[in-house]
Amino acid sequence: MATDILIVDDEADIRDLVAGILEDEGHGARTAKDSDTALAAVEQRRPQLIFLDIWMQGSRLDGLQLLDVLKTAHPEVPVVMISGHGNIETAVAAIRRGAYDFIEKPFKADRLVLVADRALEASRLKREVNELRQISGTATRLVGRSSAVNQLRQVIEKSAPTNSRIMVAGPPGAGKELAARTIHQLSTRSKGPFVVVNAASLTPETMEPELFGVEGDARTRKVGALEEAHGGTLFIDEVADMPRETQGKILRVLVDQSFVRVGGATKVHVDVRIISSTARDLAMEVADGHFREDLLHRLSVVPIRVPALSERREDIPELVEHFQAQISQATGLQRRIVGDDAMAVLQSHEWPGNVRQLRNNVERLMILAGGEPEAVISADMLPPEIGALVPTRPNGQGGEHLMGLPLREAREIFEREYLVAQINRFGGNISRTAEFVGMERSALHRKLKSLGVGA
Ligand SMILES: Nc1ncnc2c1ncn2[C@@H]1O[C@H](COP(=O)(O)OP(=O)(O)OP(=O)(O)O)[C@@H](O)[C@H]1O
Repeated sequence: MATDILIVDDEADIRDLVAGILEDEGHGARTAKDSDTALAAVEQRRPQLIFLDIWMQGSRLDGLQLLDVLKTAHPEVPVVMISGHGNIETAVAAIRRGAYDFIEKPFKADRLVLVADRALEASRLKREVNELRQISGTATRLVGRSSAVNQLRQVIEKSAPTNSRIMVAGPPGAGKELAARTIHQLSTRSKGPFVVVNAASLTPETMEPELFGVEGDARTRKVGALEEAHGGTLFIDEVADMPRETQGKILRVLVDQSFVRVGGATKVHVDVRIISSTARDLAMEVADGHFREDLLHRLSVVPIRVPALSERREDIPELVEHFQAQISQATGLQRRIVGDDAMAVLQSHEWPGNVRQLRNNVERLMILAGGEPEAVISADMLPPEIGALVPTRPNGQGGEHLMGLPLREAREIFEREYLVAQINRFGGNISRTAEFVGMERSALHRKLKSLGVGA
């Protein structure tokens, strides 16, 4: 994807010169001769960088006034001023008003290219920092060595470099967004933005302004997620929650890569790869008439499934380590040793909230372990609901994971989950657990040992 750079100058020679130099470097360049044409060009599509002449003859707004308008409406787009010989002071004033840098006429091609590259790099870094802030605490590394995660990794690696639209399915908190981010990072668009829209958190009224943006004056104008994602990836989380009317509009975007802002009339062309996610069965949503079948086909060119944490329990110790390192770095909390008993409970729990729930529990355990340098996390520090078989099941019934297993194996798993749940219920107190389940304390110990639960 070529970068989109706008050059605003009243002199045709300068416009062509700057555009030519930038195009030779592989950038895309558009030009405008005055403030109104420039604003129209920005309206049509937001560029990634603007070169702006300070003095423009026959322009409604001069360079500095236009800079103010641009910085109010699109503060994230870097602006480099083109200054005539002798108005360095104005150029410096422009920097104080938000310009990124300036070049002085007559300029050398090298200097122009250098400034453009620096401005683009600075804005990319700024965007990355913002993204990292937004997702602070989320990893961008897919942890796990289970065959389920290895398979996922393979599909991601194969599909990332293509431009295909991808549908990531999987239960809540299992890592769908992380999978989408990984795809973006491994794609040719990795230098472009990764923009997230969560359809579940938006109402039908807020959804379209969020996606398509709003046409208006400098105060009411809003850049939508599609435009924001130009040159990069748009991740639509919980796509099944998108109202049917918006589904039709998105379908049109997919067909001709353009859309119209809310309250606007002109078409905005964008180059965006769409990755969507769903925790629901979309085929069912289609059958129920909630989701358009044609849209599903177009969004799901490559379907990817992220497994539930309970399908890859062997990854839990590594995930716990990974989250401890991450949390410790972000908060300064000390890393802890997780005792075998606690790890056994963590590995046998169902985790309806999947990896996110595990991460939250690791954080909680690190806090609870307190300031003791030697503190080891033991099973009795786990919250009562961890390990409890029945109440944590989303449908309140449980036991589905035992279906299809031979009786002996199912009984063993069930006993382990049941006993761990009871131990947790009694805060790790073995005597009270033994009393409750009707066993001698020593018999319970032996039983737990035979089930591989350290107690
Ligand atoms: N394999 C993994 N390795 C490391 N971290 C992971 C992994 N899977 C998930 N996570 C972390 O777990 C948390 C939840 O993941 P994510 O937000 O990607 O899930 P999701 O399926 O998109 O959730 P939701 O259904 O709520 O949208 C994040 O902090 C993410 O970084």
